[in-house]
Amino acid sequence: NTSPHIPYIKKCLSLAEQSPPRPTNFRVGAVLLSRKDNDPTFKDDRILSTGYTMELAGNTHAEQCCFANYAAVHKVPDDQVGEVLPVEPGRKLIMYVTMEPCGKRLSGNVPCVQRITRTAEGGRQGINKVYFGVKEPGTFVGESEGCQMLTQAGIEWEHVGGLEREILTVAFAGHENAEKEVRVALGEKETNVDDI
Ligand SMILES: Nc1nc(=O)c(N)c(NC[C@H](O)[C@H](O)[C@H](O)COP(=O)(O)O)[nH]1
Ligand SMILES: [Zn+2]
Repeated sequence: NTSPHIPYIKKCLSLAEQSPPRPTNFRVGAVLLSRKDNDPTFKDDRILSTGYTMELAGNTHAEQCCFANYAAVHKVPDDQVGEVLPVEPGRKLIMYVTMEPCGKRLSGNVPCVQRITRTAEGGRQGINKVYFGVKEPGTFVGESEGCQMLTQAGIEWEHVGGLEREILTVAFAGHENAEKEVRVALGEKETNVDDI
């Protein structure tokens, strides 16, 4: 009996596989949906948008594309996506991502945690919870802060285990020594430096 979140993480993984491999980021997939409260089988879920890394022009992240795609359909600029996300009593906005949303980006672009928290501005419900399949590996920003930043913003998050190897293999595909980076990321705690 697998967790009911697994099919959504798998959907995000198939999105991530469409991302062009690059050594300078991770290939990630994201799904935004509306979920009815107290609906344990998720049968009333409504998919609102999807996105994957570099789906849209420029150095774009999966979560960023997911929001931008929704904003485009509703004819508002990306930074006003919060205005057009549905606010429905008895339903919550949920995001699934293969990887923990970024709290910092080497490029200096707006991190996805900030894009997520902004959806709750102006007294709107915004994103209620984020589910992800792996924590961000230390490759670019060291110890990831996405989760703490979500907590600080009052947004729940949960790691859905079970697909780490698949998610990391896709994420690292464009990197120089991808297999080694996956092994390190999987065993991050046990692997000591001189093994890398
Ligand atoms: N959650 C997440 N979704 C993505 O689509 C993606 N590419 C990353 N990647 C996180 C990583 O920390 C950044 O990719 C590097 O920090 C480089 O920063 P840029 O991507 O160039 O802004 N993380
Ligand atoms: Zn990001």
